Amino acid sequence: MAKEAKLWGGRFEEGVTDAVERFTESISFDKALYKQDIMGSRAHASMLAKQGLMSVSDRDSIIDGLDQIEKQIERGEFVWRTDREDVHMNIEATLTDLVGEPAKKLHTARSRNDQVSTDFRLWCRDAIDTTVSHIKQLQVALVRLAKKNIGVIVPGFKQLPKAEPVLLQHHLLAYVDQLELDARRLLDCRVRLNFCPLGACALAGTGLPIDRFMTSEALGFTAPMRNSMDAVSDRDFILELLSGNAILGLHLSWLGEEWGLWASEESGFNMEAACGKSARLVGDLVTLQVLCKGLPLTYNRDLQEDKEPVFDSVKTIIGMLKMSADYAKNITYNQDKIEKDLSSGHIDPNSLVGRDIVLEGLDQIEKQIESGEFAKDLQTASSKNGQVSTDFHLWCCDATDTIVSHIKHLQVALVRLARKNTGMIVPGYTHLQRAQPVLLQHHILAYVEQLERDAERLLDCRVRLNVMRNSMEAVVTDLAFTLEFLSANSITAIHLSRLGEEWVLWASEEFAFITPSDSVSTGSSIMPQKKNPDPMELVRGKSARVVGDLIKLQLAHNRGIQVDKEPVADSVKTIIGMLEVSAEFAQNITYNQDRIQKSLPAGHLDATTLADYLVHKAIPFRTSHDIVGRAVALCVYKGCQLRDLSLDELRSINPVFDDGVYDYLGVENSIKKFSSYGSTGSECVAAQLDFWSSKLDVDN
Ligand SMILES: N/C(=N\CCC[C@H](N)C(=O)O)N[C@@H](CC(=O)O)C(=O)O
Repeated sequence: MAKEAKLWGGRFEEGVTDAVERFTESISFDKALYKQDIMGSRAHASMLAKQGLMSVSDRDSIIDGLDQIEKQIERGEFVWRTDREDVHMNIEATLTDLVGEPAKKLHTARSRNDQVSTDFRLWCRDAIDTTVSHIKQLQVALVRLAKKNIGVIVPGFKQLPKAEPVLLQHHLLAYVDQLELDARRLLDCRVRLNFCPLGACALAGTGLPIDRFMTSEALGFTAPMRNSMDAVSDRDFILELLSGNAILGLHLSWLGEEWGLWASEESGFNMEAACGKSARLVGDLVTLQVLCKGLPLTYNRDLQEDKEPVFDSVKTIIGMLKMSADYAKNITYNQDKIEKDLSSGHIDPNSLVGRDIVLEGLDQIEKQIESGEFAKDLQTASSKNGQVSTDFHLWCCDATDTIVSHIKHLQVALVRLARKNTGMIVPGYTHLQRAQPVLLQHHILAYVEQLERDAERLLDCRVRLNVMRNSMEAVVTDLAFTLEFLSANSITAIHLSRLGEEWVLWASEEFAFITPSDSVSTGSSIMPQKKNPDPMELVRGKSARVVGDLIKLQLAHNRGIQVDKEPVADSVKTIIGMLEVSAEFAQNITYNQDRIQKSLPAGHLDATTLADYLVHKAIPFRTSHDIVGRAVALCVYKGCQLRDLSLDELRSINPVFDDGVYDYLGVENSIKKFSSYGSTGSECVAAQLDFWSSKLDVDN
């Protein structure tokens, strides 16, 4: 097949080499997102038409074309092309082949950066719903298994030696409770991920009059994301989903381990495979943690690597849940063998009060699981019984509160830093290349958003810490809690490592965008001139340690619970130190306005605004992109900026240009245009700043 021009045409003279094409493609795996991509495009086209950015007939052609593409894909007739790189460009380019000109308008006020994040959130939301429904099926299977085994007493094991007699029903219900908390963990992640990035565009938002609330609602999101830079950077939802799956996988591996040990000879199931697969889930989580650590804001191509670990994790966990439910439905407890066994090991079955009493209410529990009431009951049980007051639980509750208060302290320091720098424009980067101008305040507030999710995550985790209904579960829940707690710390640490990366970079002579004061800098023992941003390098470095603490605990899960204390204490101490020093840094850096100002002309930051100008002139976005690409190529040739091109030069590229174009050129003009919700224009940012100042009570 002949190579076609890439969608970014304009300023490029040659195509990529075959090796680069093979290495950078993602179509081989991200085609799994086709449904979500098409849903997003339908919603986007409908919104563009409602806002007058395309005609109703263009919208209808687009939606018709998308319907045809969806059918072709589902019939296996769609031709996926590696030279079209990914699912987004494959679908858009095929749509153009199918319906022509109208398709060129679909990418108006959208980039692949907000598109991929929207698609993947939709995919993960479905994945969570499917996983939770499989969790319920397993819970129901376990309750039914419990109902089949009235009065059976089994030895309760603590590590391996037998400890006390327990009703088998009690034993099985411990797993049902664990699974309930696993489901809640995933559902909390669902709440946090259900915000819509679409319309955040590449990073700065847009000046085109889009309605982000309309697309958000059409796609079933709670609201559009508040800060466009955060919208295209954020992958917390993936880290959280993978960590939820890893904890759930751990529980299933315990169940598998137990059934493997207790297995009857005639069983044809392979629960060992379920145990082994839990290691994959930990591996998938670690991949994402390594991927995200130290990434600068906003979109970086590294993020393309987030898909396969998530696909693997979700497929694995669903397989494990199904296998466990099948097992539960087909298992028989051999009462004779168990009774004989009870007579050894110095445990007295008669000491079990109520040996003949059936655990009441199993029918009710089954119904509650199916209706979702079970979780509420779990909540009530916790408040009725009071908090579980083991020392470690109380210590962890305190630690959570302390970390949350340090998060707030850093948020306040960042909001104050933003307030000190009203009106300052900085380059916004994607792929660490200059992309669009943004207000520094907007940029800083992206970190405040991340930290807010961090605090919420910790508080959700704290709620689970207080839930304990079943005594057998109580002794193992510590571990699930600590894993969740350390996962939450790891996500915060990854955020801080991103902030650290940025400040270290910006403090370098090459950037010189910030000057840290002496009070937060260190020197060199040999080079007298040096002033190093060590504290933030260490923040970046220590994030690895917080992730390491989590891994230690994940690996230690079979060795008894005692091993959790040291990694937890280390994680808490490290994260508090990181938060503290980041807040100090925020209070002791100066943004170098002159240096930043001088750097702004480089990189054609106003190019997207110019493309939007052409959209206002009714030129389809894809054509506008190409025209601006050619204007940029001319600037590169002449060594000038877009605003230095004369009207004649611009008209030589396309006659549509008029004098009004100069209102769109230059970073100051460009910034003023970014006025849609969540964008970097001054009114949008002022609204964000007011929101945070009042939420964090910054004036007091
Ligand atoms: N290359 C890029 N985004 C690719 C996102 C899709 C990618 N296949 C992925 O899965 O992450 N970003 C461009 C914007 C764009 O291509 O829309 C940029 O920021 O310069």
